[in-house]
Amino acid sequence: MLEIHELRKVYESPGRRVEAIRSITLGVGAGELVCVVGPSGCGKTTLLRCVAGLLPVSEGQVRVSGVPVTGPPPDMAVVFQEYGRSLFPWMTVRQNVELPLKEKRLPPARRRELVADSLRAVGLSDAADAHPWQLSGGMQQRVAIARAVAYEPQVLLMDEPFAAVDAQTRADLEDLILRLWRDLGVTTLFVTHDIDEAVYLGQRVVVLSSSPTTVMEDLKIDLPPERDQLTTRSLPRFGELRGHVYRQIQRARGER
Ligand SMILES: Nc1ncnc2c1ncn2[C@@H]1O[C@H](COP(=O)(O)OP(=O)(O)OP(=O)(O)O)[C@@H](O)[C@H]1O
Repeated sequence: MLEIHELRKVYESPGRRVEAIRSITLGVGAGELVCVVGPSGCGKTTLLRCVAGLLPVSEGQVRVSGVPVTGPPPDMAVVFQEYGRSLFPWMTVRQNVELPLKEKRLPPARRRELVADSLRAVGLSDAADAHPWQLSGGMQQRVAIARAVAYEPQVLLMDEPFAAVDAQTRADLEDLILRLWRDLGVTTLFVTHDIDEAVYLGQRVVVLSSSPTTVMEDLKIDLPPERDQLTTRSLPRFGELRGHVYRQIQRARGER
């Protein structure tokens, strides 16, 4: 579904040249949930922005369903960390979720149905007429997730979406993502700096090296498919996997 082939990204500006990504080759199968982790500043956001068609690549290619990405693909949705900046404050929750559906030119009845379904899925039916600034951070991020889900994307990209919320909300949002992912079968690439989160959510965890980045390891997460915050996180295998990823990231930092 998603193919990243020898992607290289160099930021060039007068007097400054930063090679953020040296070479990344990575595939995500239809319906897979893959997490990407790496040391701070290694190029995770750069990778996601290139995949989303928001940044031009310097070399290599990204394809969605075989079609090269040259700008934001129509069947992709992105959830960013800064929910405060990704929602329009002058619009209600309902209007925020509906906006991309209008751009997709869906008929009003279908738009209403998708908005209602997605707000129900994230537990925000009662907040449809509120404005984002009237909601807590966790609720705002759920609006951003509802907007992405309502769009019915083939590919969902998430860039540290829970970094700015408290631990309890974060656990709830992680479970929400797992539930939506299972229900909808959407292909998901999830960038996080949180090793536990990556192991808890992912079917695979891709560990990136320090910048200029390459793939250090593509690790299959052989935990039972049904995940639960208490049971899964207390499995000995969970501890082994998180320890392994932690050591890989330490190694990556050491090689800087
Ligand atoms: N617009 C830009 N112009 C020049 N260099 C940039 C730009 N954006 C990012 N970089 C550089 O590219 C490298 C990767 O940055 P990026 O933000 O992708 O990393 P990250 O892994 O997402 O970071 P963090 O873990 O802190 O979120 C860094 O060296 C950064 O300074």
